[in-house]
Order: sequence, then C-alpha cells, then structure tokens
Amino acid sequence: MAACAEAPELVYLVTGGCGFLGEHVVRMLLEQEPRLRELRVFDLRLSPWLEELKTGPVQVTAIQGDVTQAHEVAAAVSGAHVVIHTAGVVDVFGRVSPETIYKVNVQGTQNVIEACVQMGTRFLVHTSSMEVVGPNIKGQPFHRGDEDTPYEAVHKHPYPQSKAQAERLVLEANGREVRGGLTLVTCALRPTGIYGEGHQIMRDFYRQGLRLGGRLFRAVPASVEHGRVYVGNVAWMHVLVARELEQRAALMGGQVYFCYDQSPYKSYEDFNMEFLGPCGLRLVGTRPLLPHWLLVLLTALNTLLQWLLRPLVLYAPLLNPYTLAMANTTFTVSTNKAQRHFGYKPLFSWEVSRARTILWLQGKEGSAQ
Ligand SMILES: NC(=O)C1=CN([C@@H]2O[C@H](COP(=O)(O)OP(=O)(O)OC[C@H]3O[C@@H](n4cnc5c(N)ncnc54)[C@H](O)[C@@H]3O)[C@@H](O)[C@H]2O)C=CC1
Ligand SMILES: C[C@@H](CO)CCC[C@@H](C)[C@H]1CC[C@H]2[C@@H]3[C@H](O)CC4=CC(=O)CC[C@]4(C)[C@H]3CC[C@]12C
Repeated sequence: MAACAEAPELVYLVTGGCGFLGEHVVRMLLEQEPRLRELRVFDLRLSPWLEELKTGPVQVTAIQGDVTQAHEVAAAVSGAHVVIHTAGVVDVFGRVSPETIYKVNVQGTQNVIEACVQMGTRFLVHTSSMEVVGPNIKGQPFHRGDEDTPYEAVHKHPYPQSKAQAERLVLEANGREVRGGLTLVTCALRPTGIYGEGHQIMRDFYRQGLRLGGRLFRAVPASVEHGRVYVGNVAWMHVLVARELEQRAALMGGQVYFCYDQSPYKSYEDFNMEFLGPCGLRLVGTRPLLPHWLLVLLTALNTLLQWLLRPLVLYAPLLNPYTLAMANTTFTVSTNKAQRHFGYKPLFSWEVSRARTILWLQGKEGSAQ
C-alpha cells in the first residue's frame, strides 16, 4: 500500500458508511487521510448527505448494496486497498429477527472477508463491540478491564453472539493468502457504548424525557459504571488503524483494541444527563425510584407484550430483560493498547465531545425548557 507523496492513490471502502458510526468514519477519512483517491461508501440505504461530499477533491462513490449478497460485496471491494467494515444490525430491543441479525452480522462479515481474499485486498478493519466480551449473562462486573483481562464471555442474546462470531471470523482470517499471493491483515475495534452526533438512542431518551414533562426517572443505581466513547474518537481510531496496518502488520494483525477516550466513567443514566441536562431535562431520584424486582417484572411484561402484539404491531421498548441487565452491570475499560500499538490519542477531548453532542441534540430537538 506504499503511497507516493504527491498523488493520492488509495481506495478505501467503508461498509455501513451511512450509519451513525459509518458517517463519522467517512467524514474523518476525508479530513484526515491525505493519501485517499477514492472513497467508496457501501450501505443498504444511501443517505442524501453523501451528495455534498461528492464535490470535494476525493472521488466519493456511493454504492447501494447488501453485505449479505456476496457478489455485491465482491464488486464493491474490487480494487480497494482497505476495507473498513462497520455495517451491521445493532438491535437489542427485539426489532430485528435473530436470523437477520445473524445473516447481516456474521454472514455479511464472512462475505467481506471472502471478497478481500478473492479481490486481493490486504487490509481489513472490522468494527466489533465491547459486547463481544460482556457484560455476560451472569452480570459479572468488568471494572477498568483491558484486552487481556480474564472474563467469562458468555452470551445468549443474538446481537452479542453475532458480534462475537463475526469478530472471531475476522481475527482467524488474518494471514490468509489473498489473490496475488500476499496476505490479509485484519484487526477488530471494540467500542464501548458510542455517543455523539447522530446517536439514535440518546435522541429516544430525550424524546421520552420531553414526553414526561422534562423528567427522566432513575432506574439504575448511580454506582454502576458504564463505558462510553465519543463517536469522533471511535472514527479516528478506525482511520488510524487503517493507516498503520501495513507498516505494523506483524504487531497489529489479528489484534483487538477497545475504543476509549477521556469520557468519564458514570452510570448509563448519569452519563446521558451530561447532555440531556443542558437540554433542560432532569433525572429524578438519587436512587432508583422502583425496586429492582419491580423493574424485572416490568421487563418480563414488556417481553410478553412484545410477543403478544407481534402479529399486529412491533412493540420494542427500551426496557427489556437484556437492556436492564446491561444497564445494571458495570462494564468499563482502561487500556492504552491502541496508543502503544499505533499511537492513538483521542482527537476530541471530553469537553469538546460533550459540547458537540449537546449542540447536536439542541439543534435536532430544540430545548426542553
Ligand atoms: N452504537 C453503538 O453503541 C455501538 C456500535 N457498534 C458497532 O458499530 C457498527 C456501526 O453501528 P452503528 O453506527 O451504531 O449502527 P447503525 O445502525 O447506525 O449503522 C449500521 C449501518 O449498517 C447498514 N447496514 C445494515 N445492514 C446492512 C446490510 N445488510 N448491508 C449493508 N449495510 C447494512 C445500515 O444501513 C446502517 O447504515 C456496528 O457494527 C455495531 O455493531 C459497536 C459498539 C457500540
Ligand atoms: C434501564 C433503562 C432505563 O433508563 C436504561 C436502558 C439503557 C439501555 C437501553 C442501554 C444500556 C447499555 C446500552 C448498550 C451498551 O452501551 C453497549 C452496546 C454496544 C453495542 O455494540 C450496541 C449498543 C449497545 C448494545 C447499547 C444499547 C443500549 C443499552 C442496552
């Protein structure tokens, strides 16, 4: 992938490039990768904002396609030097069937790997997730853990199961021979809960708060800490990994990296209040207002309702047994592996990440006050 100093010559493909993270990766590449000649954005649904990117110096090619269709992926990968694979179904609410989650997240990833092998593309960066590790079904805390911390990673939910399987495929593919005789270099990034501009769940909480008269009710103890990372820093990590993968193939190939930055360790709800508070919402209660057993009962009720209503309507509330367990289990990361291996430092400070997220929320929804 040696690039000459004068003429940009690299072709990148970003799958899922119109998603929450994918859009930030696409924009970050255009800002921070001077060697870029062409950027292919591959997604099931193409976003209108892609049009405005087509006027810049880098050729931006929008490709409407489906990662579950091997021939579409192969066509998109053909001639690309680097693939950043962020496409996936993110669903822990029962909106999407387990079959579809598996098909897109696992089979889709396998298709991307095979396309790289078939087309001679050597560098593959995969967006994995903290969920590959945990929290596990036993609800054991993962406190300031790193990539080597022992933890019993046992999942039952289709989303973490599919992400774990996809990550394994990507790591096992490292070192495979690609067309032309060279080897494939892969690695996986594991973001914790991503936040920032475009974060749909944050918007859902904001709307819920507005509906409840500017209030949200604490459901999770403030002592349970949840790892969060700003989308701009996650995107920056992807760009850096992609850039460094050739020079540091022996070190980085087949590796996993948690995504981290300076965002504070807080409970899921207290962290959200860093943004929702300045937008006029209030979190009621210093302790959970409902006892835990009642919340568990409510989640069971939601599960039952979801099942009963399924023939008529999709009922998929934020609260279900899985999300309650997630929010109630400490999962925080403390590592410097990305800094040691490829010189990562967060591009956005906590203050900037916070300010940008608040601005986005206020711009989208106005003020609750
Ligand atoms: N949102 C989060 O907090 C976290 C997300 N991740 C991972 O980051 C990646 C991106 O997630 P988000 O941006 O949050 O989700 P998103 O849903 O906003 O973006 C996913 C994109 O993939 C596309 N896509 C879905 N199925 C496809 C298919 N069959 N073919 C082609 N494109 C398809 C969607 O259209 C969408 O644009 C996913 O792999 C997810 O597992 C990892 C950790 C945390
Ligand atoms: C008890 C509720 C009342 O306020 C709060 C419920 C919060 C949940 C909706 C979220 C708690 C933890 C989140 C997940 C976590 O950040 C890790 C994730 C990683 C991913 O790869 C995808 C998203 C998610 C599963 C994220 C989804 C929302 C939560 C379950």
